[in-house]
Order: sequence, then structure tokens, then C-alpha cells
Amino acid sequence: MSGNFSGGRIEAALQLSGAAQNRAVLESWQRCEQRFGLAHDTLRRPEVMPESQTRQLRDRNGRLYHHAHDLVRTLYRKIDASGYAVFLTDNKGVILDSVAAHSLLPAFRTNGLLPGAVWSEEREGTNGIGTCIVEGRAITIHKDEHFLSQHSALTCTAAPVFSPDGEVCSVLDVSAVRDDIKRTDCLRVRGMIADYAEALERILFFDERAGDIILHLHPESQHVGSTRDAMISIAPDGTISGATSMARRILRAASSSSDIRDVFEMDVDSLLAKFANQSAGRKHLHADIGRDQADPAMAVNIAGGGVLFGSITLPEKLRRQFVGRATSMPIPVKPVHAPTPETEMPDHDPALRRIFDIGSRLHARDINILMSGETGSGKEYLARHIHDAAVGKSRNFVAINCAALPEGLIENELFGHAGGAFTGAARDGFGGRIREANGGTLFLDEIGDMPLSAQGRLLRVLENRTIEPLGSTKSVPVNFRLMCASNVDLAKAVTNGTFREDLLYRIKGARLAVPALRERSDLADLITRLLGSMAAGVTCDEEVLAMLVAHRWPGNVRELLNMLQYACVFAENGVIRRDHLPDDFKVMASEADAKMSPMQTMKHAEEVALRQLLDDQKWHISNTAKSLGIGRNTLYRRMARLGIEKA
Ligand SMILES: Nc1ncnc2c1ncn2[C@@H]1O[C@H](COP(=O)(O)OP(=O)(O)OP(=O)(O)O)[C@@H](O)[C@H]1O
Repeated sequence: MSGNFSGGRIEAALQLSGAAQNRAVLESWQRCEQRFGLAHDTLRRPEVMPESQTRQLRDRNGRLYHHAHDLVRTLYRKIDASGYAVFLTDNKGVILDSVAAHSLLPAFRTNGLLPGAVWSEEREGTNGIGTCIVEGRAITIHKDEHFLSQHSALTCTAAPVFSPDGEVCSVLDVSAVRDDIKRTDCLRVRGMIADYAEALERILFFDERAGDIILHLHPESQHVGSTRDAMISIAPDGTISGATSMARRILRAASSSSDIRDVFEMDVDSLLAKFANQSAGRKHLHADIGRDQADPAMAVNIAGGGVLFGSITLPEKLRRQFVGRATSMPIPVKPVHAPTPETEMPDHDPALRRIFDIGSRLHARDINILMSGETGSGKEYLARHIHDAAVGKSRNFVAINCAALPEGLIENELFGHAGGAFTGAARDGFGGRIREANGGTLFLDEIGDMPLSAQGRLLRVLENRTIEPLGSTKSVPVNFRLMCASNVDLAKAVTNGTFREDLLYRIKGARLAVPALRERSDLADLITRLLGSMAAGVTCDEEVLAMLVAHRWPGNVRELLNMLQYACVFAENGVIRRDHLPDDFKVMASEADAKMSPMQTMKHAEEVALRQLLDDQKWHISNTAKSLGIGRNTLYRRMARLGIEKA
């Protein structure tokens, strides 16, 4: 460690956090001292641009500011904890927009967190915004990890937003000036901000690359066309004009070339022909959709070996060459047979399986479904499995998160527009995402956040089964099955006047409550499965498994996924041990342990061990009993005592 650091603050910071975090903080502190000439006790007033200059900066970042406006406010509502504020910055760390409770504004202002303030590392030392720009990844800078002592009251968690050319163009930051914030409190927030930053990246990508061919890619075919796929844009001359950060990660190993022939071993004409041939085979399905989506996705070879699955979105003028006129697509009633390996949902939790069964039957009969459940519990995941079982994997599944779309953009995104409908509209128009769901399923997540005007138009689409793009007088027939999800109480929203009652009655044909992760009985099994899909061969030892099973997971499966991804990076010899978990998680686990009585701890350990054994024996009761040297009835009694139900 550098001997330049005085006063032991770096050691304190290092003790506070995990290995990746340590490195980031250490390197940032080195920059502050050696490159920027800062000292811990440097006292400086925040640099805040005059309002006119901030306005100019907003105008210069017009698209970013416009698209992020509602998203920042939704994120603020979702964090749902007092004392936090949300900030949006430009690529240099200048705050463009902020949302905070009115009563807290003075405290944030005193600490320099206000529009126009410059939060680059060079100016303010190690901090959430500035260090996130340098690191290019989500990061938390907790109190004493700030280089300047004057910022040690702050806790900042930030995630970068990337432009299509791969540069950080903005940062989403959630900060607090409360004394009692622990690092552990930031875990849930970090996953959430990273998701919102990625949603903003996708919106900017679609907006800025609307004139290019967009290739959607994912290693697993079912994720192509979802909000999780990777996207690259291809200019008509075959050069790669942009890529989302996910695409950069996936393709980094293949090639850094910007010529698609080097990446996919085919030129742009062959690529178009490949997807057009596929469209022709599915003409009735895709003739009317705005987005020419591969369904099922097609395999695309990657230069140097490897295969991804892909589909394309064509700009309107190319689309006309490949697809015909609009028709509504009938959806046959598909009897729900016993699931095949293709449509099987791999989860064992009985409650989740039950709602999967019920949901599949209802969806096959075109009965609308309204899901509830905590954030990250898997509502979209379940909706996709229900769609696969009830409508078929070969049909489109279009998921839209209404909360992640800015109010000004949502109607356009859902219903599309005619060419030249408004200033900035695509010259040839845009079909809208509801039309993409034609013949398949439309999943509207966070429908409670849909603006009232869009609710009215959606209701008309549901009643008339036709859609009228903005600026067009022609109705286009559409046919799709509907599933919705909401974290807010829609009945209350009706009372408050933010949700239409008639729409609520239309969408809530049947209600399904997705269990929170902590309520599930198959957690150990889920952990093993997720690890298997992430890094072949990585497992966790018994202690870690017990810690993970005991955690309450407020961010549910999303939080679990983040945690496992983190741990996989540090796993040694294919095993995740306690040391490989983030320190803040370990602190939280020991606090929880301390609250358990010795009897509870023992019972818990016994439950984890027995579940693991049952998993190993594929829940074969006789074999498990034999391996324990006990009778089947004794095993059943033991399972009942520990609250383990047969999977
Ligand atoms: N049972 C599961 N098995 C594997 N992965 C899952 C499971 N449930 C959820 N996931 C994964 O966890 C993440 C969050 O799930 P999903 O988006 O479906 O949650 P959600 O309830 O719709 O969240 P939100 O309310 O925030 O929209 C996704 O990456 C999803 O693929």
C-alpha cells in the first residue's frame, strides 16, 4: 500500500468494504493525492455553475435530460426510504437534475448536492459520481471512503449510463446525508440504480440509433427481444455504429472490430437475408409488427467460435422491403399439456409452481392476469414461463416496464406513430411495441405508473382490438394476450385518481401473488441453479449456503443474482467461501446470526443441511432416508418439524 497516505484513513476505508471496492477506493485516493493534489483536510466550497449555464448544459444534453426525467422520479419513489435523493449528471459529473424531499433540500445543498454542482473526482475527490465515471461501473462510496473529510457525512451509490459508442454519458446517483446509513443499506439500492441506468441506456440507444439496423443478441434464445438482451446497431455500410454495454461485454472476446464481417463472419446483406428468410417463413406472424423480431431467435455464429441467438429491428424503410401489410394475428387456444423440457419452469417452490399452473391455464383461455409481488421477485420471469407454456415459445413475448419509460415517451413506445407525426418523429413512422406483441403476449410491468392519457388509449385498444398510431387516422388490428404486474395497490390508485377504474376491471381478470424470495422453500436449489447458469462448476460451501438461505433478500432474486455474480468473481478453485462475499453482506449476516437463539441457529443449520441432502438425492425420500440411516417415516417427521415440504 502506498506510504503517501497519512492518518490511517485508507486502512479504515479498506476495512469497510470488499476487495473490488477496496481497489477502486485505493486507486481513487491515489489519484486524489498524486494527480489532483488534494489533501484529506482540503476545505472547499462546492463549485456550482450559474443557473443560465446549467440550463445550457441541460439543453446540450437534451435527449438525456428528457428521457431521464420521469425515470429519475420513478427511481426516487421506488427507493421508498427517507433521507435519500436521486441525481442525474452529465458525463463530467455536473448535476443536471435532482429529486429529494423538500425538507431535505437544505442539507443536500449545504453538502454541495444541487443542480449545477460539479462532482468530478478532480474537483471533489473520491465520491459516488466522480469515481463511478472513472470506474465505469456501479459503486458505493460510503462516508469515510470519501477522500475529502468534508464529505464524510455522505453515502453515495451511483451507476454509469453508457452512450451507444461505449462512453459514460451520464451517472444516476442516490445519495444520503443521514448518519445512520450503513454500507449494507446500499446493496438493494445499488442493484436498483444499475437496472435503471441500463433502462436509460436502452432508451437512449433506440432513440439515437433509430435509423440503423438493430441486432438483438443473447446467449439464451428466450431472452432475445427482452429488456435483458444485448443490442448492436449496424449502419447500412455494415459498420457497427453502436453497442450497449451488455453487447460490449458479450462481444469483447470475439472482436473489437467495427466491421460486422469481422464479428459475425457475414456481411450486412447476408445478415439481412438470413433474418428476412426467417420472416418469410413466419409471414403471417410478423407481417404486421413494427419490429421484425426473430421468433424463435436465430443462431448467429461469432467470429472465432461461439454462437449467440439473435433477432433484428429494421428501420422503417428497410422493413417495407421485408414485410407486408397489416393483419391481425389469431391466437389458437392452446391446451396446456404437461410441461415439456422446453416449457418447464425449473423452480420447485410449491406456491410458485401452483401459480405457474393456474396462470398457464388462465392465459391459455385468454383471461387477463394481474400479478403482484415485491420488486425482483420474478414477476416478469413467471410471466415469460406462463407465456411459453400457454401460448408457445414460438410466439412473441413483449415485456414493457411502464415505470422505466418517461411520460412523454410511453405513448409513442406503446402505440407507435405515423411518419412525420411530430417534430423528431421517425420519417417513416414506428409501429409501437403493442403491435410487436401481435399473436403473442404483452406483459405490462408496473402498470400503476402508466400515465392517465396512455391508460385511456390502452383501454380503447383492449376494447376494440385495434390500435391507432399517433398522427394516423387508420386503425390497425391487433390480437394479443395480456398480463400486467404492479407493485402499487391499484385499488388505492383508483381512489387517489391516478388509475382508471374501468381499466382496472379490464386487466384484473385473475390475480396471482408471486412469493418473495424469503418465503420460498427452494432457495438452496435456486442458488445452485443460478450458480450453474453463471459460472460452470462454481459452488458455495455449507457456511455460505446457510448465510444465503438465512438472508431476508429485500431485493429478492435480483439481489441474489447480483450477490452471486459478485461472489463468482472471487471464488477460488470453484468454491465460494465466506471471504468471497461482500463485507457488508457478512456484517449483515452476523448481525442476523446474533439475533438468533442458539436453538434457532441449530434448527436452521439442520434445515439447510437436510435440504442440501434432499437436493443431492433429487428429493427421492427413500434414498435420502437410507443415506441418513433412518426410516422414511422418521425422515418425513423430521421434514415436518423443520418446515420442509416435499418439492
Ligand atoms: N425463479 C427464478 N429463477 C431464475 N431467475 C429468476 C427467477 N426469478 C427471477 N429471476 C431473475 O431475477 C431478476 C428479476 O426478476 P424479474 O425482472 O422477473 O422481477 P420482477 O418481479 O418483475 O421485478 P420488478 O418488480 O422490479 O419489475 C431477473 O434477472 C430474472 O431473470
